[in-house]
Amino acid sequence: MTKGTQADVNPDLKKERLKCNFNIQEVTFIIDGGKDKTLQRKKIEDVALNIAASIDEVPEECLNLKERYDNAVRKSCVYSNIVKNELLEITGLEALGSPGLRRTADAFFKDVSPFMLHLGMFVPTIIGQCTPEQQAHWLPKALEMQIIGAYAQTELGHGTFIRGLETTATYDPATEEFVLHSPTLTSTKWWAGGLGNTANHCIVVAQLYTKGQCHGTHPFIVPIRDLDTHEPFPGVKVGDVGIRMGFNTADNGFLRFNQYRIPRENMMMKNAKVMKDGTYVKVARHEKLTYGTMVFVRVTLVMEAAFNLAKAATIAVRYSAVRRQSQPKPGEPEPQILDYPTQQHKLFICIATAHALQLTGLWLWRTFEAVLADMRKGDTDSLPELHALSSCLKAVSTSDSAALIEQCRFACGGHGYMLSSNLPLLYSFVTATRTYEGDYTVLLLQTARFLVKAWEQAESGKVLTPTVAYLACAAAKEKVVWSDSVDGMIRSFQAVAAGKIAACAENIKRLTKTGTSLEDAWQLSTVRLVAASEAHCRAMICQAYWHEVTRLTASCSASVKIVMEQLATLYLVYWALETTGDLLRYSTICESELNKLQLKYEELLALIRPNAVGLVDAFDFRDEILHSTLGAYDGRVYERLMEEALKSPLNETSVQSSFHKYIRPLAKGKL
Ligand SMILES: CCCCCCCC/C=C\CCCC(=O)SCCNC(=O)CCNC(=O)[C@H](O)C(C)(C)COP(=O)(O)OP(=O)(O)OC[C@H]1O[C@@H](n2cnc3c(N)ncnc32)[C@H](O)[C@@H]1OP(=O)(O)O
Ligand SMILES: Cc1cc2nc3c(=O)[nH]c(=O)nc-3n(C[C@H](O)[C@H](O)[C@H](O)COP(=O)(O)OP(=O)(O)OC[C@H]3O[C@@H](n4cnc5c(N)ncnc54)[C@H](O)[C@@H]3O)c2cc1C
Repeated sequence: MTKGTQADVNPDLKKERLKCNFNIQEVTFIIDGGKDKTLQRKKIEDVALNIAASIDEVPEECLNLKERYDNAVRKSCVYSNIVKNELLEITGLEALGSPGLRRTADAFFKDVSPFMLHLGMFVPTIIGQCTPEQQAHWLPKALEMQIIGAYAQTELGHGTFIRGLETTATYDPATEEFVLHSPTLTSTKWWAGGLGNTANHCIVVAQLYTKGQCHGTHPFIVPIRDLDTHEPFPGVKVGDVGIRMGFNTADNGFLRFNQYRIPRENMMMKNAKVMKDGTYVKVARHEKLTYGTMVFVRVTLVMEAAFNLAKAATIAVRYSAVRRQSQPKPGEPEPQILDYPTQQHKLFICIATAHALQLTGLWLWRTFEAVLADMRKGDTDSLPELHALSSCLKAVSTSDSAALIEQCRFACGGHGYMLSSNLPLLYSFVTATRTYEGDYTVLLLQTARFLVKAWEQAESGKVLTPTVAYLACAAAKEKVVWSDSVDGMIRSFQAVAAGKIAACAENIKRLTKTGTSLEDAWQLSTVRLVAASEAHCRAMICQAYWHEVTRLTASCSASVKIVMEQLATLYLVYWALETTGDLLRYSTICESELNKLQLKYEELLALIRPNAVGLVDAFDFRDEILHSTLGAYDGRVYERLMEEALKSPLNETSVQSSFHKYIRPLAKGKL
């Protein structure tokens, strides 16, 4: 944060900070994943943010599309040099995935860097899909930025259904090359970030043909532009996909091939190989290991959802402490809008959800690393559970984050609609995460496949994997008695999930018994399967969040433990109240207990209220990262709104030329 002098800080915010009754830094350490992580992040910020402070001469939003792109490339090059020459020295290669890097990138780009997919997917795919020899060839070039890459999987005709991709890579043993081809309009690669004008290399996912046989989709590294002239190579047609809701500096591109040849060695051969004579050799022990980059990105997106929501919550809570509106008690001053329980209802769930997703995201990351370690030893048994976990957590976290960021904008009234609040840009960026890297519904249905199988195992008394172990109680017909203790609520959420999964399995069984095919029975059950998957995911987040809070606050000060537990309890009670219909159906909760729960919720809002500003301060966002007139640390909201308004190109002259060209002639009847 940029603290300035105390005298500059809005007096209401100053009072809020005095009210805070816990040690903010302790909470920051928990959110970052430990004190060492916080210190490293701050070190990275100190290096990068000095430069970022003066990187934009004109506000990004005042530039036209082409200028914005050029400016984003300029800044990406400056930023890459900082990463390469200074930041990687602080942490080594692991800095690529560090929160410090993610945060400092936001100081440079209000929208998105056209290099984001280079580090976000191109480099991870080289690491995940190449043999050690291929990595030795490609990785140094990519890290040194001698080559810039994109990840082109999605096509105009298919994004979700990867097996339906149409781009072909046909092996020619005579020249030991693959021939890439786009046989139809719908086979055009579409959407890849950085592809339109920036990248000179691209990972292309294509149907592999050798010896006349198709072996399904495989990834290839494809040079698409000359490294010196940047002209596309003959046989390659590449360009920008057009203006988007957000991501307009991300350079999302299209790509077509006309019988374009690449060397055999450019097939990424960790999981499957094509030998010189064209023989296809499967190396991987699991069919879906070529989908590995997607699993990796889905895992990282859970913390990405938390990070963006934390930014929005910081903006909206600080603004709500500064903003005063209405007069509920005659003769008394207008209250801070943060004092309205309805405002607290809108905002405290945002803080709690940011915590829930961050702590669940850290737990998921550790699970991912454990599965990777197993796979290095050749054991892929835990992959289906990781796929099910990462799919539903990606879906629910991105969806919750987008919805709650929009709620933060609503909470800021008219000023939230200003671009300078940064809430509109944040929303347009985050709402895309619900779609990319696997659409919400599609991913929940992937988890549902796992859940229905797990239910069948539970029914037949088999041992279940940890995240679905709770199904055993439901299969044994154990009744869950409602209790508003934390454990009681978690058990009830699990009972809801189990009840919904069981109902899906029963429905599928009923339909197939009466002659419906399994595929049709599945389709006819998908509305409830999505709901079952959501319920499972919510129960899992509640359990992981509470477990992590208990674990991480065990050695904290009492006041930190209290406030962290209040937030986690608020999250559980909020979701119990949001899903009362389900609880009435699948637990023993009754009307009087629901009333008690509502009171508990309102009490929690009041308990959290004095610490609200302290809690968002604990996210520790510096102003250079928040980019918000409403959310700056000093709360000088009105001054900043005015300063930004004066920067508008429409305020450069007191009279616009359009007045003389159109309005005056119209008024004089001369148009
Ligand atoms: C640091 C900064 C953070 C930001 C990071 C960068 C941000 C970048 C910004 C933008 C990036 C955007 C990039 C993209 O969008 S790239 C394109 C992503 N595309 C997708 O995600 C497509 C989604 N579709 C799929 O994943 C699949 O097609 C599918 C829906 C899973 C279906 O696949 P398929 O038809 O092959 O499989 P089936 O449904 O028949 O299932 C068969 C069995 O396979 C199992 N399965 C499927 N996927 C996986 C997997 N990944 N891992 C393990 N197992 C998998 C599935 O469960 C089935 O198993 P079963 O036992 O039930 O038979
Ligand atoms: C900003 C952005 C950046 C992107 N970057 C990249 C990138 O760098 N590289 C890349 O390769 N791709 C990228 N993508 C593409 C992205 O991965 C796909 O858009 C995404 O996977 C969804 O696929 P789709 O567009 O084909 O949607 P569709 O699958 O056509 O979805 C349309 C609707 O159909 C529904 N639907 C589809 N299949 C099913 C089913 N089986 N059952 C039930 N409902 C179904 C969906 O739920 C959705 O409601 C990007 C997309 C965006 C928006």
